[in-house]
Amino acid sequence: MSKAKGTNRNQTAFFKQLFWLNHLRRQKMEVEQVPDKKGTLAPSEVRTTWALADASPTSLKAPDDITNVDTSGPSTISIPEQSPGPSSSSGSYLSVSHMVRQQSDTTHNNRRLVRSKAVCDDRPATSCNFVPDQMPSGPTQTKTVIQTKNDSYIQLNQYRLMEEIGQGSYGIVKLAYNEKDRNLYAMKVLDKLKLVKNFACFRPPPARKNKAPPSVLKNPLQLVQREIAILKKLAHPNVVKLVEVLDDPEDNYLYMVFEYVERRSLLELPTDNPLDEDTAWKYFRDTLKGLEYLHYQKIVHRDIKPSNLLLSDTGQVKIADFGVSCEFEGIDAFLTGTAGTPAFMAPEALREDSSFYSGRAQDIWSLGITLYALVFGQVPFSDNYVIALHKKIKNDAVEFPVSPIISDDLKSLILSILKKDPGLRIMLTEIKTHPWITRNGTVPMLSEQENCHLVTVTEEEIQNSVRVFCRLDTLILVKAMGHRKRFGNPFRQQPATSSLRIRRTSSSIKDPAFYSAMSAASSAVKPNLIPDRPCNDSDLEDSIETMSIRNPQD
Ligand SMILES: Nc1ncnc2c1ncn2[C@@H]1O[C@H](COP(=O)(O)OP(=O)(O)OP(=O)(O)O)[C@@H](O)[C@H]1O
Repeated sequence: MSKAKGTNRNQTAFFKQLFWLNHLRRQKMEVEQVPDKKGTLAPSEVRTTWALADASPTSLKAPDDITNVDTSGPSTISIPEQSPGPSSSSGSYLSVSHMVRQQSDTTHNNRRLVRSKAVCDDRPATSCNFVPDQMPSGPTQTKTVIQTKNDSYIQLNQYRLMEEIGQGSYGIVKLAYNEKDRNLYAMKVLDKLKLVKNFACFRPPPARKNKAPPSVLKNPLQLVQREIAILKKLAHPNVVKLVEVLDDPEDNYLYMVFEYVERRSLLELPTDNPLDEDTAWKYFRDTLKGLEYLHYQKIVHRDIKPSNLLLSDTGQVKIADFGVSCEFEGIDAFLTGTAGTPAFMAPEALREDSSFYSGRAQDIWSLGITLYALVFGQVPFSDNYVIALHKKIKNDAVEFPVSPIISDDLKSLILSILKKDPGLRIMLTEIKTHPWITRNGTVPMLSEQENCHLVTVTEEEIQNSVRVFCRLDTLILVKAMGHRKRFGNPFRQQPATSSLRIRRTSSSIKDPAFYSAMSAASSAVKPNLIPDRPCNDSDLEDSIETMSIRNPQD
């Protein structure tokens, strides 16, 4: 019996190997070698001088909470000085916190003090919606940035800059208040000159015989442009949304405006307070959905880790930071070189022979390290020296700390993800059906179809649909049908014992019962509407606005 099981396992492994190999052969080999931007990380001492005290999560929710207004808010945009820092080349010394690329160690304290005059000045008497729920379908590209200063804040076009909320390798992230829609956004401020200057620190590796051809290194500015191009395509509840890019050729800075994800990073590593298994389960499922969507959109993230998973106020995880991501053609990205965070890199990415490895399998490995880190508060492989770390990742077995105690199902999932051989590693579709993920089949995940085929409606499509359906009742009916993915009349009253005859008599959309059911079902129909009259433009706009197509996961 166990022999049969073993043979079975070997066969599966063989077919997986074959699967990856086949792809390697079939694909047009697209070499993607990205300089390890982590190599430019400033040492932690430099970074901590930039650390800003943080606010408690509750203080981030609403402007009404802002009681202490400090008018000494930021008056200049300050970008941290970044030294080239330790490179990830052989033997360089890295602190453990660099290995897992900590965010600056910001502790919750007095961010609310710096927060804002900017908001309060503009605060309407009643409400101020901080959750950008009406995102445009794609980010706006703005070529002119008008900067104005007043006593308490800097303003860039409609955005009032507030306190710093994070730091990345290439710039800082500031909270920004949009006076047009009165929402908060996270604005990544990048110094273009510094990006290009830092590029001088990168040296392309020398060409080696019989090895994968060295690719053209992209400079950091190009990497940012690629990040923008990738983000433009994405619209998923578990992926952070890029709303606008301010890139004035006259301005030394480039600004990327993202939806503001209130609770920010899921976890900072290492921590003595990891997540309990239930919470990790919820967040991990969200991350899986986001990653499935990315792979479906032919994007490998390459830097999945807890600090790149942001947590919204509603407890939804959003994948962020596409700085080293890349798009691929065909069914997988075939990568060489290292990019991403050392402790999260897959063993195959660390091979010395520069051979190609699968981008999807790399993301899955990082997902496994992330899952481990969520429940244990630390990564399974760590070392102060890059070479030693690489060795551990490649050779050491995964060990589980004595505490906290985790379930056997979770252990089995972690072990199947952290298989050194990418051919034996569990695949995303298999993770989705793993007993720990589905709680033994009782909580299945959405199918790829449901998760990835999200309905997106462009302005143009809305306009066109308005022209096609000139009657309000027809429009509403068709929209409702589309929403339910059924052709039947969703507003028809169906008694439990409905016969064909009853159905026929109530099938007319002019049936008064239809309208009463409809108005109960949807607030889109104004009470004083006369449904039978041809509708005018404003009726249609109202109905579309309030009946916006919802994401099935919301
Ligand atoms: N949309 C957002 N909403 C809220 N906070 C954010 C948002 N984007 C980034 N942050 C905060 O800013 C920090 C820095 O983000 P950023 O993406 O610039 O860099 P990073 O992921 O830390 O590093 P790197 O760019 O070096 O990979 C994040 O860790 C997070 O705390």
